[in-house]
Amino acid sequence: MPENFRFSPLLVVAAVALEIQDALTDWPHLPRTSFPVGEMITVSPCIQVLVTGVGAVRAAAATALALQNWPCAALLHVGVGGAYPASGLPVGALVTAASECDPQAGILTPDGYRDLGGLGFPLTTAFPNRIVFDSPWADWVAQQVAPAPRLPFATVQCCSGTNAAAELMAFRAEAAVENMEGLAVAWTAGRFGVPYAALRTISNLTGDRDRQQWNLPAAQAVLAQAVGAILAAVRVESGRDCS
Ligand SMILES: O=C(O)c1cccc(C(=O)CC[C@H]2O[C@@H](n3cnc4c(=O)[nH]cnc43)[C@H](O)[C@@H]2O)c1
Repeated sequence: MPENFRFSPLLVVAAVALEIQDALTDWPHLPRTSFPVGEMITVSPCIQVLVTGVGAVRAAAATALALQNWPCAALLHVGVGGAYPASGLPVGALVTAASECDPQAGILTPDGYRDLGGLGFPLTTAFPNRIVFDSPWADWVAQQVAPAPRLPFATVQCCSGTNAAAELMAFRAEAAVENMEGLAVAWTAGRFGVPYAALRTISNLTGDRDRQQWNLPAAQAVLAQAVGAILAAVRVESGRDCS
């Protein structure tokens, strides 16, 4: 890690409370179940938690408001996600995001789908509908949870509840993991100049809804342990004044 790299103050973002509450057992003063959407919860002077609500719109708005009110050095996005079957990821697997993609933005034409670049509004000059996470912060988070794989993620508004949708989204996004908030939070963080990293556990396989093999408790438990370890490391880096 570069000597001058700081990752606190840290904002930890989740879509719903159950994705973060079990990681906070080392801070017994915190509520265990009450994390109102959009309200910042102070974990320590250097760690705040934000629950955004589900979906890109809620997540972007809540994150923007939070970052405007609480400038921070890094953002950690945590949650559960669906694995595209071709990824081979099992339920309960821990993964970090190498990139985020929006495989539903663009236009459907008689000749097929065109992404944001094809529409004339690419997200960045490098990629039409993708953001790549290669900051020292994202590298550090990936190292903390190694050997968990660092994989391309896709953010959708409409989850892949059929095999055909799962195959199409995985193909378009060249992604392994599906979620509903990642690109929105990453984009917002980028606009505020805040480095972004994402950590998710697989709660289900995408595809035909009655075969999705959900195991939320298992995903929650793995996530809580990984996020707890990262927060403990941030606490150490922050020193006594920030614990
Ligand atoms: O009811 C269903 O069949 C169903 C299928 C997929 C996702 C959901 C959710 O309610 C997702 C809520 C939440 O969890 C993340 N998540 C988890 N698995 C997936 C997925 O397969 N595709 C997209 N998002 C997923 C998501 O980020 C939301 O925050 C219900």
